[in-house]
Amino acid sequence: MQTVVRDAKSVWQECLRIIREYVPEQSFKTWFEPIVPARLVGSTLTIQVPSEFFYEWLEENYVHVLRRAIDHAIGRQGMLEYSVIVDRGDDKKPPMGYTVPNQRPAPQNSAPPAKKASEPEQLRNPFELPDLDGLELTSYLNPIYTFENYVEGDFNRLARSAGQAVASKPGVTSFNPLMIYGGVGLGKTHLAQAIGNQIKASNSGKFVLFVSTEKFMNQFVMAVRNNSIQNFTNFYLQVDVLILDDVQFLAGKERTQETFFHIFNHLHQTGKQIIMTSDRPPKDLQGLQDRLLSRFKWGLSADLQMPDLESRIAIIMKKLHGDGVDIDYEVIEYLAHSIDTNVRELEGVVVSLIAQATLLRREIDMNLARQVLRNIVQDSEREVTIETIMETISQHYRISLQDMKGKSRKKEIVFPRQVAMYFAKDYTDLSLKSIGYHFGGRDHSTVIHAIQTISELKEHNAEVKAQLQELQKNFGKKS
Ligand SMILES: Nc1ncnc2c1ncn2[C@@H]1O[C@H](COP(=O)(O)OP(=O)(O)OP(=O)(O)O)[C@@H](O)[C@H]1O
Repeated sequence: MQTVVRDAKSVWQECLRIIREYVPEQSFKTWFEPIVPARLVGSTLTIQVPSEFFYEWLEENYVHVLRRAIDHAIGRQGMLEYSVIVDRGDDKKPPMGYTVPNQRPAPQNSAPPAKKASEPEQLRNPFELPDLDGLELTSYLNPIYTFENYVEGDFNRLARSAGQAVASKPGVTSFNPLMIYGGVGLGKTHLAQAIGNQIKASNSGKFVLFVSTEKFMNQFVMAVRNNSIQNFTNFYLQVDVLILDDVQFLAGKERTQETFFHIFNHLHQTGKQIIMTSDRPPKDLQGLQDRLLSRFKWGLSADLQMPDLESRIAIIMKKLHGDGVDIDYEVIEYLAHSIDTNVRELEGVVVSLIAQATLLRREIDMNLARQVLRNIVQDSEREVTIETIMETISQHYRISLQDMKGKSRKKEIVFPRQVAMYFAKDYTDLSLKSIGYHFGGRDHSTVIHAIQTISELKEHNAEVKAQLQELQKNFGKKS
């Protein structure tokens, strides 16, 4: 097919022309511009890529595009070879890979990025990102979260045991990545931190990094702004154990996901441990790219449930014990029966109870416990409670509270009900389940649907947006 004698450069130019049609601008810049055409021998084009990782990335993500480009520029007999510039300075030719589409690259056995594990301080903020809040990147771990003070029960047994396995053999078990998921305040962060702390305690040389997804995203945005994405990525590639908290926030953030995917692959392939937390299981993580989700499933996903009564009792006792306080079992049982939202609230009540007893110089007994629980309800009423929201919204739309909680599916009832659910989610800490409960025992998926419906209307319907803004004035600033 090729009658004209051509050189590597012109063939590669032709390839790039095709590739450009299929690949977003940014990816093109990142992954194709650095490639140097090395030689063309017969129908085989050799391209030089900056690293083995780079080669793997191309193989994994752009194999079809490359095949198409080669078909076009050389013909179906065309072959592509890579020449990898490795740190040692010599060339390495991995086997032709693009003829095996979707093949997962073999674990990398060439030198991973240079890192001296025994000198974690050298790893601090190697990229000059202004968003580090003066914190050392190595110390996002909070030593108060340990396995010792993490109560085990049926509600968290799998996650806790998997966490312990990972903590004793990071990167070695098949729980990589380990995904811990569950509702608000159920102990995801505590468990993820406990794993990190234990690894740190037994492997002081390991670079364990706990970072919230929000922080990760902010750092990424800064890196984009400062033109230092490579530094940002390089920094994360040095981590031995990466703990990313609340990955659901990656939803819809395409570029951050792309970079995280890159980091994830590299860490995973080099036997580094990845731990993530999320407020929902991977299958429900909408807005995350399929290729990320499929990788999340490589390891283990373990959920945390609402603790059962016995576990709530154990958590209260642990908390009291930690604070050196001893109270009647009757009171503990009463508290465990009264609070069934999440562990954070349970702890909050215990803390208030101890504080009250100290302030009033009183014994902790049933009376004080009742009083504290009442006060907590009153306190929160001064803020925004689900009741105030439901009342305000029903008055505004002139429907009764019974209708708000009732079964009617009439539009004039459903809409205010959905608005109230939307504000309840926004202004209270209640779980979706509890919100559903207050609206006549509805399912949490109904609440999600309501929130989504109203959020979408807010985006696209100016009238609804104005109504929501008006209503919001009743609730003031969010706490
Ligand atoms: N099993 C447990 N034993 C003892 N304390 C726990 C347990 N689970 C959670 N806690 C405590 O409850 C509080 C809330 O836990 P944590 O912050 O880990 O929840 P979370 O699931 O990460 O919440 P969010 O979804 O809001 O991020 C923390 O103070 C934590 O120490």
